[in-house]
Amino acid sequence: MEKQGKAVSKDQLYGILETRNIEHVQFGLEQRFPTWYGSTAYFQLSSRKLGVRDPDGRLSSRDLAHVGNKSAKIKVETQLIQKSNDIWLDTLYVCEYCFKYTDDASELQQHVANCPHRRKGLGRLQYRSPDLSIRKVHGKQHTLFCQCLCLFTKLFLDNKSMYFKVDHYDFYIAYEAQTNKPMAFFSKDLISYQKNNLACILTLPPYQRRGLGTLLMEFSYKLSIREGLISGPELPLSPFGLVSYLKFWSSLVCNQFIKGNLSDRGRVSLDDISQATGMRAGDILQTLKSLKCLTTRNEISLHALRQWTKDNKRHSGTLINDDFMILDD
Ligand SMILES: CC(=O)SCCNC(=O)CCNC(=O)[C@H](O)C(C)(C)COP(=O)(O)OP(=O)(O)OC[C@H]1O[C@@H](n2cnc3c(N)ncnc32)[C@H](O)[C@@H]1OP(=O)(O)O
Repeated sequence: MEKQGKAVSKDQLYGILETRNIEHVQFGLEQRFPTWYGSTAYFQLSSRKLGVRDPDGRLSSRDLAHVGNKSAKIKVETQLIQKSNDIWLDTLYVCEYCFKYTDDASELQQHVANCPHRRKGLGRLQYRSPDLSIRKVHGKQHTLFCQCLCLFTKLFLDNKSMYFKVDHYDFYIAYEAQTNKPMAFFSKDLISYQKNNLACILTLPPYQRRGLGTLLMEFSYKLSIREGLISGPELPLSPFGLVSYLKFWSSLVCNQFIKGNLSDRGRVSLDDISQATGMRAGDILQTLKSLKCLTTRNEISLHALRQWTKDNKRHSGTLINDDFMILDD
């Protein structure tokens, strides 16, 4: 499996590419799906071969290995998949436990059988429900794992540009309880001047639209509220980030007005809403606009909030159960 070396060029650090350059990801032995965005960061730019130089300066690339296609199991939003003739690699083989990668199918097979991450997830347990656990992994301590996770994320997030400098980030990873497979994660910048509660979030394609993104967003607010912060995610949000956050923020706001601390108030200020939800003023305003609940006299129409709750029953409750929280520090 490829290892990330320390001697990487600035171009490779950013990895931005207009079009997709890897066609598919073979994720573990079972899952295969198309990428959404391109990334140069997996490659040596001069040869377009997989791999960066290892710390001793040795190249760790291999010739492209093609294997028989398994039918794609995952349906991804097709509008996101740009058509491109400039494919550098047909299939990137990625370990679904540790995110190490190769262009050789047999190498992945050998690796998965022995991957040490199969038995136990990294980091400290923060949350454990019958279905999933959330573990906190320090970028500084588990550098290679976090770098590989960030490289993988770039294939599904256009404006992502942090892969190698993971020292100042914590990664909160949601693992499936039965299989111990990572399903989703968010990163948190430990020296965020804006005091963001989340830097980047990804639900791995096979696990999307099951509520995991919402669950992690809720968890990130639990953490920032516990720190006494009014907070929110790093901006700008991606299109999917925006649609998911607006759903989540709408449920936070509606719940507070309908059955929470704001339900018996005649007048509320933005600050009151911030205190009740843990949300920043800008995010609250954006949410109120998207809920179309502001009247011309700048009053909030409770009718509009009740209607939203009725139309979005699936989003009216909380997903994190406080009894399952195991926060350490
Ligand atoms: C600060 C930042 O990091 S911004 C970057 C955000 N990350 C990305 O864009 C990476 C790629 N995208 C993803 O990983 C995922 O789409 C995420 C993390 C944004 C959402 O994760 P998911 O686990 O799929 O979210 P979840 O299942 O909780 O969906 C919540 C709601 O968001 C909306 N939503 C999420 N994905 C979609 C989609 N593909 N199409 C339309 N609506 C969507 C829906 O309203 C959904 O609720 P519903 O399923 O009841 O209709």
